[in-house]
Amino acid sequence: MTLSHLAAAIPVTPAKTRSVTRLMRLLVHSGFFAVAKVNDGEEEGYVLTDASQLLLPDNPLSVTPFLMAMLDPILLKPWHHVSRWFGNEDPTPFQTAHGATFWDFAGGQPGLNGFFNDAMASDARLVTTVLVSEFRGAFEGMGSLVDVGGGTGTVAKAIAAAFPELECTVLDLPHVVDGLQGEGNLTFVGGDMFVDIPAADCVLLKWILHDWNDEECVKILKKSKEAIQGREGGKVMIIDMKVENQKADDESIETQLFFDMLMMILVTGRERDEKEWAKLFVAAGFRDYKITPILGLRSIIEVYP
Ligand SMILES: C[S@@+](CC[C@H](N)C(=O)[O-])C[C@H]1O[C@@H](n2cnc3c(N)ncnc32)[C@H](O)[C@@H]1O
Repeated sequence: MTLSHLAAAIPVTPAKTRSVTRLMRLLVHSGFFAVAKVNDGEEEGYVLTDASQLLLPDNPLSVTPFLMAMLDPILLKPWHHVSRWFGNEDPTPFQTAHGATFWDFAGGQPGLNGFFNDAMASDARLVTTVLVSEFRGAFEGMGSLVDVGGGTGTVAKAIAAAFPELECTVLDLPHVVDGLQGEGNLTFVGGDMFVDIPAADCVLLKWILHDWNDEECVKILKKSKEAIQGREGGKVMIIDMKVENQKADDESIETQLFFDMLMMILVTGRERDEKEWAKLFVAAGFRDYKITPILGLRSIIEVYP
């Protein structure tokens, strides 16, 4: 795409052409576009990079809903309240900005509930591609799975389709699963994971524990342990970040630190390193765990009672 193509796609007045060039200079520097020869090498233009491919709305693995959610004014407002929050007793800057926890506020705001669930679904599509291809072995021999905090069911639907013998349940808050219909081997249940998790051979916790502080995580893990109690080969499968303390490149460290801040700003959680994960498992009474890295910074952690 040359600058004239860009100008044809987006209305740009002649006076703003230089501003577009300045913007593109930044986007090239930050890796969202690259400069290359286009039109059979006759002109110089802009081409998409791996990062910008993931932002195309028609890319099935597009992460645009996640990005747009993080840039929504409701989620940006708490960042402006960090200094007030440092001096008060609120659990999160989100609470200082909006007067409620993230989950309670989302329950009363269909707009936020909708775009947040879409954001989660976009990440879930990305992770699911790995889960049902490279990680198939982890589900073999299992008769049932409950996806705790499974949102609108993107992960569970893909697992249910890939493993027709596996009975899959999505547990999430009533305002998230209201009106969602399961079919075949997929069921939706409204409830509270701190109160009860339906019994299953495998409890899946994807992007759940990083939302909560250590005490809350131990409660969720204990409820998960109850759910798999007495099941032959029963396990808890966590998909979350494992922070690397050393050897990570600068961009990975920056991403981890930003995700950790996001958890501090919106919810009571944090990103954890292996020692911090292990401490939670011991506190909840688990015997062993195995960590498998996926998609760069994420890991699948299988935890055994
Ligand atoms: C960060 S999202 C992750 C969604 C999904 N697992 C994924 O990765 O795409 C956290 C989910 O936990 C759910 N949740 C929060 N509190 C809950 C509770 N007490 N019981 C059940 N689900 C809860 C939220 O509604 C939300 O869908």
